[in-house]
Amino acid sequence: MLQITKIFNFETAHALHGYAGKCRNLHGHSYKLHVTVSSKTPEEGYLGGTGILMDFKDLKKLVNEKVVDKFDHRLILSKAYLAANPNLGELENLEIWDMEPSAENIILYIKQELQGGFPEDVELVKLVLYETSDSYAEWIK
Ligand SMILES: Nc1nc2c(c(=O)[nH]1)N=C([C@H](O)[C@H](O)COP(=O)(O)OP(=O)(O)OP(=O)(O)O)CN2
Ligand SMILES: [Zn+2]
Repeated sequence: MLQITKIFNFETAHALHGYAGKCRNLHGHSYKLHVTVSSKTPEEGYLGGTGILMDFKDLKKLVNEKVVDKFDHRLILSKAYLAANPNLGELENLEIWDMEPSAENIILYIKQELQGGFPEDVELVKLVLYETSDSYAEWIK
């Protein structure tokens, strides 16, 4: 299968409510996101026209609008975390989620944000989200 990938970076703070370890406290990550798309039409030896599956520039614009701009320099906390720490509720860069902002839940959120936003013949097939240099979540269609 032919596919293309673009890599994005964003800085986001979070905490995991109920986590039995240091990640229950507020902290941040330099997230690295790999977004991979494929053509719905099987390729036949070569791509006609301009020879591109989807313009990297268009992929960049879409992911920046739908994901990076929403996460970069934001603080994500669950309703459960805020119920236990109500003093944080007034912060201007706070995003409040129903679920805990684990790498797993962030990647599922990103999948939902991106799916449906691609040109008709293009589909999202893989996301990889690095939370640290050696910890990542992966979604594969
Ligand atoms: N399955 C998951 N486990 C953990 C998540 C997560 O989102 N999904 N998140 C955390 C923490 O938020 C944070 O990412 C710490 O992760 P970790 O890989 O443990 O980070 P470090 O490498 O910096 O930790 P060391 O103590 O230095 O090993 C925890 N788990
Ligand atoms: Zn973390």
